[in-house]
Amino acid sequence: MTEHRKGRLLLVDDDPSLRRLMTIRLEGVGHTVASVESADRALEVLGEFGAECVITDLRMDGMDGLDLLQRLSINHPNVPVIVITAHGTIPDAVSATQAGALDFLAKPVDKETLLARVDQALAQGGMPARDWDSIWQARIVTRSPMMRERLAEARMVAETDSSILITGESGTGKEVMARVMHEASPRAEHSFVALNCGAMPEQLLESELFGHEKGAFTDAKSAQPGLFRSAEGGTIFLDEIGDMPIALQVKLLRVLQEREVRPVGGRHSIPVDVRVISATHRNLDEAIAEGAFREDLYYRLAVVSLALPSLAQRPEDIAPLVRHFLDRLARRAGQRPKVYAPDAMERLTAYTWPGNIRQLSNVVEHNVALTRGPVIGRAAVDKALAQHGDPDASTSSIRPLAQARDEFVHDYLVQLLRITEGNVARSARLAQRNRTEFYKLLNRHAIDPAQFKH
Ligand SMILES: Nc1ncnc2c1ncn2[C@@H]1O[C@H](COP(=O)(O)OP(=O)(O)OP(=O)(O)O)[C@@H](O)[C@H]1O
Repeated sequence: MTEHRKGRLLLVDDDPSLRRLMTIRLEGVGHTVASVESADRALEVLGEFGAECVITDLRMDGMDGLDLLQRLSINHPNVPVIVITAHGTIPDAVSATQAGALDFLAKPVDKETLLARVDQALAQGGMPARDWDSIWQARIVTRSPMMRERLAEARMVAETDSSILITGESGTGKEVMARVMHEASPRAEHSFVALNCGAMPEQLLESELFGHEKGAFTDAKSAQPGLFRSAEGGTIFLDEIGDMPIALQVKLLRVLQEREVRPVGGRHSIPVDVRVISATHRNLDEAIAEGAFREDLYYRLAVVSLALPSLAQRPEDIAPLVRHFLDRLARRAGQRPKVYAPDAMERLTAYTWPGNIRQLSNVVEHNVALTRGPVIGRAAVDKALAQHGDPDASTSSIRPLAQARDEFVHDYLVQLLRITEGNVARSARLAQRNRTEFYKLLNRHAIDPAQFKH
């Protein structure tokens, strides 16, 4: 028998005897099954249960299987859905497939077919939820639904070799996400090598990336393999890719196309097997329009793009992150964790965190270092914020143009979606943008239109 993956399956059917029978069959081969009687109930339990595949009847009282499919394709696009119906007609199959069903089964469902289709669906859905959860939870603290969505997307592609571009403001956790994806990939046994492409001059960057031969330039006393070759079999993380000099972008594009590098001063190219994850806080669309970033390289790097929300977009993460940093600092110092006074905590949670999680971590560290007692007060927070870049604390409320524009666009999109109750087509029309462009905008601002639906 071929090895099959055991998954967490959500079964939706209004016929209790069928649910019982299918549960027995699926549990019999090791899957964990939650079974519910309606589409509404399915939507309630799906996230909490951590379903990796949904198997649903098409005809049910209340919300039917098609409506459920539509809701799932918006809110949980990565969970594969298998549709079952007693009325296995062609039109049903067509509409179910159009609504995003991965597969379609007619009743009575044959046991072997059911198990085979579930195996296929799970194989498509990326790595098992439990392994994935333990990998990301070791590095990322979050309770934000937006972050959960990003993590679900990351899980789908972590195991592949696709190039990923992670976007998001500085300090939102782009590098952490890249590491998580590496650890969840078959490349985890090999190196994860990170380089900040904005931090060095062009020639140095080239030799860092691609290596150099002995004597290639004045300081080249010995040959160096470069980071691409050091990451052989693993992952290279190119941070601030938007700042890479244009001449080097051409060379990087060639490396990605040919899958080989030529060291500076070298005569031969050397094959490399490396997965590339890159990141930027810059708006690459603008950089492309300005001629500062090559469009062909962009498409190579952003086979999949992942937009991380800013901390201001997920204020529910502030308190758990604060506790996480307090615990971590206490562990390091071998002391009991300090706590924030209620008004100090209020100040932290109400603040907008332009420097995101890195700034939050700095502020907590500052507070812990300078507070003698077990409780950190409000005044200490104000002081730390003033020192760690608080635009409110320094009388000026002027933000950089790019930030102000971003905030405006974000608020504008939210307002549009409120008016149209999450209808993307209508919103795009009102904004006089085409749908693809509008979806891109929503993605960049990490806005989920489903949140505006009633
Ligand atoms: N969700 C999170 N939970 C716990 N720690 C986090 C989380 N996100 C980020 N951090 C921590 O915050 C700091 C900044 O994260 P990271 O370096 O990944 O951000 P970045 O987006 O890559 O920043 P930059 O764009 O400036 O390079 C790191 O110390 C990281 O460990």
